Amino acid sequence: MKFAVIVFPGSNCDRDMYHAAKDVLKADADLVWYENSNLENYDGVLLPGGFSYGDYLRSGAVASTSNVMQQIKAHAEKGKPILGVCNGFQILLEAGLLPGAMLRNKNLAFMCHQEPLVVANNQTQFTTGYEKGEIVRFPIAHGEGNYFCDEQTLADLKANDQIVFTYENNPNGSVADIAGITNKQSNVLGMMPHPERAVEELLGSDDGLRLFQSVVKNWRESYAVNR
Ligand SMILES: NC(=O)CC[C@H](N)C(=O)O
Repeated sequence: MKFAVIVFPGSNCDRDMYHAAKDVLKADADLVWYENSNLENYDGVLLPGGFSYGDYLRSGAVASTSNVMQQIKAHAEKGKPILGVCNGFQILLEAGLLPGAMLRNKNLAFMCHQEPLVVANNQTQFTTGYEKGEIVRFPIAHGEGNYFCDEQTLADLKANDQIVFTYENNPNGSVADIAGITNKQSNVLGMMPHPERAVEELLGSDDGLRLFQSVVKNWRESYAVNR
């Protein structure tokens, strides 16, 4: 399985994502500069965190209009796994691949620390390696992680089991404690906490590794079955 880690001007978690995929998970992975990207030969797309275009207008807004997003949308429609972390999640929201929007954290401060999360749905290709209701520890590092959506959208997210991670102690004011959601087809996951920064005990937690392992395991199984 081969991953593309998309790099925008201002991405700053791209190396962490690449390290998690390549060195720890031992999958094939490339850092792919957004401008000269051809994603045809990639099975999965990883949108890393950072401050793409300096968070100009709104975080993720400028990157979401870039040409590479058309290819990412096509991948999403084909059912390929797309993971957006932090700024990657913000870009997916701005691109309309996921519903809702991000507001500034309720305390208006940038927060950077480890948070306990609840695995709310372990039936996605990203989370089969976890138990439902399991508490996992991932770092957060954001100023705009206060997830917001209207009541109808929230009802839809709940009805379709699209809420994948929730915060145990909601640090940023997110609606329904939401830390991560998928699209309806559950092949696009956006989350504010950083699984790629929790892949080795040395980093304070290795709870994030199972997320990447789940993607590879499920991809291999479906690839083997579909061949
Ligand atoms: N680590 C990140 O991706 C930061 C996300 C974003 N630009 C924010 O501060 O809200």
